[in-house]
Amino acid sequence: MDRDIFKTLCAGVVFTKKNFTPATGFLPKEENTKSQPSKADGLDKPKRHKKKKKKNKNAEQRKQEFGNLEDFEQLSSYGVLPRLIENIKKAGFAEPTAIQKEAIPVMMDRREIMACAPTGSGKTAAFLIPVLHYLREPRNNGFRALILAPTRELAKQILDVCKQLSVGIGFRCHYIEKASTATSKFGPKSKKNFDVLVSTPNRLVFMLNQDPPLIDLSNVQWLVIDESDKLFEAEGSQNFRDQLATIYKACSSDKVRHALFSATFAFDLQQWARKTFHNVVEVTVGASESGKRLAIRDIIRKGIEPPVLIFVQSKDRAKELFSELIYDGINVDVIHADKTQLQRDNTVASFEAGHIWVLICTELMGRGIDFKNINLVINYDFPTTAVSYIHRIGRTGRAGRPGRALTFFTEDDLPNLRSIANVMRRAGCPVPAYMLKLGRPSKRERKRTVPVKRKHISTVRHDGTQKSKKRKVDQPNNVNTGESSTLNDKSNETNRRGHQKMKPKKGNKNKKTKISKTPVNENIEA
Ligand SMILES: Nc1ncnc2c1ncn2[C@@H]1O[C@H](COP(=O)(O)OP(=O)(O)OP(=O)(O)O)[C@@H](O)[C@H]1O
Repeated sequence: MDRDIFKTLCAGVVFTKKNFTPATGFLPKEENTKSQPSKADGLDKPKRHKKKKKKNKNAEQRKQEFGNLEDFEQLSSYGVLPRLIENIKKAGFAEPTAIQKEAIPVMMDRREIMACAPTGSGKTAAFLIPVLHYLREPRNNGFRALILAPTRELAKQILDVCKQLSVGIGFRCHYIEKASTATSKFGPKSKKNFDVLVSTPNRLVFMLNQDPPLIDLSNVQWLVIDESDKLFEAEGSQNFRDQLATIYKACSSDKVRHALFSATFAFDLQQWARKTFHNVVEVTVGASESGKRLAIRDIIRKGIEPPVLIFVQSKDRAKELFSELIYDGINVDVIHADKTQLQRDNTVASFEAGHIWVLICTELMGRGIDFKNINLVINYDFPTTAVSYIHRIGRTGRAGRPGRALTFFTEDDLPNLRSIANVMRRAGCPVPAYMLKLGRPSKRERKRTVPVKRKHISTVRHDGTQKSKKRKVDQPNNVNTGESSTLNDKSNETNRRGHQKMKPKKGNKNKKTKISKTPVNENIEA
C-alpha cells in the first residue's frame, strides 16, 4: 500500500476506557479539612502530600453518602424546580448518563468536585443542572455562576444548553463577545441583572486585569472549569495557571464552590485540584459500551461525510448498533450473515449509490464492499490483530484517495493496542507516547482478548489414520490482505495468511496438529 495513503488511513484514534462500573475513584481529600487554602498560593506548583494511609471510598460508600441519580424524576427530591426537570426532558435527556448519575448528587450537596468522563458523555448537563438548581431564580446580584471553556465554540455550546435549560425560569446567561461592549453590559456600574457567564479565559482575564477591573465576579458561587485538560494544553500549562489564578482570586465570595470537569486529568492538574479545592470529591467514570454509543452519536452530531463504514466484531453487535443508530436521523443500514445474499447485494448497491450513508458490518462482510470513495472507517469494536486493523482501514483511502479511520478502544483492548500503535508508527503517523510505552500483551491477555471459538482440529496419527475432534483454538478473525504481508508483526502471532499460529501440542511428538482445511470464513461469525 502506498505509504502516504496508509498514513492518512491511520490518522485518528478515539480513546475510550472500559468497564463502566460507574464512578471508580471517590476520594474525599482530607477528612479533617483545614481552612481553604490561600487562592493565589494554591496555583503554584503542587506540593507533594505525605501519603495518608486512608482508604479511598469505593463507589458503594460514595453512593451511600450522596446517592446516585437514577432518573431525572428523582431531582424533585432535591427540590429542583419542576420547570428545570421539564426542560431537561425537553432537551431529550430521558435518563441520566453515568457521569450525570454520579456528579449531580455530589454538586447538589455543594461539594467541590473533580470529575473525569469521556468525551460526549454528557458532562455539560452534569454540571449545569446542579448549578442552575443552586441559582434557583434570576437575581440582580451580578454573575453567580462562571463556566470556563477552552474555546469559543465550546463556550457557545455550553451557553446554548444553559439557555435551553433556563427556559421559563428566566436566568440571564451570557458569553463575552467583545471586551469593549462587555464592560458597559457587565461592568461594576451595570445593573447586574445577569446570572450565568460562560467564557474562555483570555477575554475574562483581560477584563479582570484592567485597573479597575472591568467585570465583577465577587458574587460567583459556582466556578466550573470545563475541559480543563484542553485548557491546560491549549494555553500552555503555566499560562493557564496564571490565568486561573487571576480568575480564582476574582471569584472572592466565601460561598464559591469549584468544579473541574475533564475527559482526562494530568497528574499535576489533579494534584493542584486536590490541594486547592475544599474537601474535593473525585468522580471518574470510564466508558464502555455506553461510552462508545455516546462517542459515535457525538461524531454523527458533529457531522460526518458519507459514505462511512463501521466495523463491529459480530453479527449480534452489528444488529445491536443498527438498532441504536436507526433512530438518529441518519440513513444507516447493516449487513450480516443473517441477511440473504440478495438483501446484502441490495444494501451494498444502495450504499454505493449514496442512499445509505452509514453502513455497519462485520469484517467478513466488509470484504464485499470494495468501492473507492469511503471517507471514513470507524472501528467501533477494536480489531484483535494488527492485520485485522489494516484490513479494515484499507476499506478507505483506496486508489490514491484520502481517507480517515477512527478506532474506539476500551481498557480490555489495551493489550492489543501496542500492535496497532506500531502499525501507525511504521506508517509515519504521530503516535501518543503512552501508547508506545504499553507493554506487549502477555499470552494470557492475548487469549483473553481474542475470542475463543470451537473449531474442528484434525490430528493426524502416526499410523496415518485421522482423528477429528473439537478443540478450543483462538479464532482466526483476521483476513489476509496484500497489505498485511509487509508488516511482519510477530506480536500478533499470525502467519502470513492472517491465521492464528497453532503450536503442536507438547509432549506428543508423534502427533502432528493442523487446522482442518475448512475455509476460515465458515468458522467466523459474520
Ligand atoms: N442524559 C442524556 N441523555 C441523552 N443525551 C444526552 C444526555 N446528556 C447529554 N446528552 C447529549 O450528549 C451529547 C454530548 O453531551 P456533552 O456535550 O455534554 O458531552 P461532554 O461530555 O461535555 O463532551 P465533550 O467532552 O466533547 O464536550 C450532547 O448532544 C447532549 O445533548
